[in-house]
Parts: sequence; C-alpha cells; structure tokens
Amino acid sequence: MTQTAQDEIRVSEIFGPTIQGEGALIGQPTVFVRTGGCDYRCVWCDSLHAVDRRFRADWLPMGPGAVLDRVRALSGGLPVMVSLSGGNPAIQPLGGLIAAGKAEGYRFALETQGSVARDWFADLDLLVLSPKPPSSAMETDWEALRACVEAAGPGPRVVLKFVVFDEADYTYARAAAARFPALPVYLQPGNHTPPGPQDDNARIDINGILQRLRWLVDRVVADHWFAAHVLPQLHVLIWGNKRGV
Ligand SMILES: C[S@@+](CC[C@H](N)C(=O)[O-])C[C@H]1O[C@@H](n2cnc3c(N)ncnc32)[C@H](O)[C@@H]1O
Ligand SMILES: Nc1nc2[nH]cc(C(=O)O)c2c(=O)[nH]1
Ligand code: SF4
Ligand SMILES: [Mg+2]
Repeated sequence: MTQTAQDEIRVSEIFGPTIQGEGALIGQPTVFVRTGGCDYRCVWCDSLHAVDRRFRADWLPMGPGAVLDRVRALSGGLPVMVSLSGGNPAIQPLGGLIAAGKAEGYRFALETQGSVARDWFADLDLLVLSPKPPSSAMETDWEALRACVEAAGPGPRVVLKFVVFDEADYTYARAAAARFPALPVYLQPGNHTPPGPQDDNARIDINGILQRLRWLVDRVVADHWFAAHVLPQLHVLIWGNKRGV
C-alpha cells in the first residue's frame, strides 16, 4: 500500500480483543481503534483522553497499513469485528483502512455523534449514530445527522444509540428516533465519570448507573416504546471506566 500524509490516521489507542460493551453488537469480541480528536466536547464524555487536546501528544499518526498490522497482531490474524471509535472517527481518513481490512475478512463498525458524513460510511458493516442529548450541552445538527444516514446508503446496518441521564434526555431520544422511524434504537444509561486517571473501577457509581437503568426500563415500558432496546454499558459494569478494555 502506498502511503501519503493524507492517509494518516490520528490514533489514540488500539486495544482488544475485548467484548463490545454497548449497543447492537454487545458481547461480541471486538478490537477497538480509537482515534484522537473530536469536534464535540460532551460534558460527560467518558473518553476525554481522545478528545481533550491536552492529550494530543499521545495521538500518533499512523498509516492504514500500520493500523491493520496492529489489529492483525491483536487478533492473531483471525478476522474479527473492528470498532472505529474516538473522539470522532468521522474526522479521520478511514476509507483506506476499511477497504484493506475488509479484503482480509475484518468487519468494521463505527461510532460517531453524526456531525460529519463520509462517503466511506457505505463500506461499513455497522454505522452507530449517537446524537447527543441536552445533558451533553451539545447541539444536534439534524441535517448533518441525516447526511450520515444517506451517506451509509443501503450497505451497512445503521442504528441510533442514545445516552440517557434524565427525563430531558429521554424526551430528546424519543423525538430524535421519531425523525428516523426506520432505524433501530438503543438506549443506555449515562455514567458519571469522576475526574482523574481512568484506571480505577471503584470510583464508578455503579448504583447510580443501575438506578438509571431501572428507571429507563420503566420509562420505555410505560410508553409502550416496544421498538427500543435498553442496555447498560457492559464493559463499565465489568471494569468501570478503565482504559483499554
Ligand atoms: C466516547 S464516544 C466516541 C464516538 C463518538 N464521538 C460518539 O460520541 O458517538 C463512544 C460512545 O460512548 C458514549 N458515551 C460517552 N460518554 C458516555 C458516558 N459518560 N456514559 C455513557 N455513554 C457514554 C457515546 O455516546 C458514544 O455512544
Ligand atoms: N468494551 C468496550 N466497549 C465499547 N463500546 C463503545 C466503546 C467506546 O468507547 O467507543 C467501548 C469501549 O471503550 N470498550
Ligand atoms: S462526541 Fe463522543 S468522543 Fe466527542 S466528546 Fe462527545 S462522547 Fe466524547
Ligand atoms: Mg467508551
């Protein structure tokens, strides 16, 4: 593969295989490629090490070949699901990595807030759009979100995934889902990440997460919102907000 500076991906971390902890592929063995840099800054982001520019020195430019070498080494050369996350992976040049990986049998999912659409979304196996509710303090660009769905086209599965902390977030999720009636919906309770090193499972408020999870189930059932899936972040229940799992 010939490589140019435009192909370089800013990589915060590559880890796994672990299990996918969230959403449509929960429980599935997955290697994560987390890119560095985001056009948002959600107040409760659990991955600030890939968002806050203070960590920029840790985001290494890597060509698609080098990323695939690392993924191959982690998976023992066996095809596995690769989740592209971040940061916002949509602001990175990932088309070459996806094409090269698919040629070797890897499958690709991508997690994005839906603020930037890319033509290579059409080559994914799964596009997870996670527009941000009021508690994030971010504004949704509905046209950009729709452009993401359109860029995906008929190829990948496309799903919506909402983080819900409170009633206003739930109302937002209902309204956003109603704009895209054909898309499956996943709801997950938010976790309040304490500041400091993300390597300490004891610092996670598991009781708060479970309380919001019970409330979310009650809310969905009371509304007869039978198309929604309600799931916790399984990796957070297992490991807290530890990095690299
Ligand atoms: C860290 S983000 C990276 C991808 C992309 N920027 C996005 O937000 O979709 C990956 C997933 O984690 C979710 N997430 C981030 N912080 C969270 C928190 N405190 N509680 C629950 N989910 C969270 C996001 O909503 C998104 O679905
Ligand atoms: N196990 C595990 N599952 C995840 N699902 C989404 C994640 C993310 O941060 O994008 C994530 C993560 O960081 N770890
Ligand atoms: S969009 Fe995603 S990565 Fe960016 S700040 Fe929000 S949760 Fe974090
Ligand atoms: Mg995460």
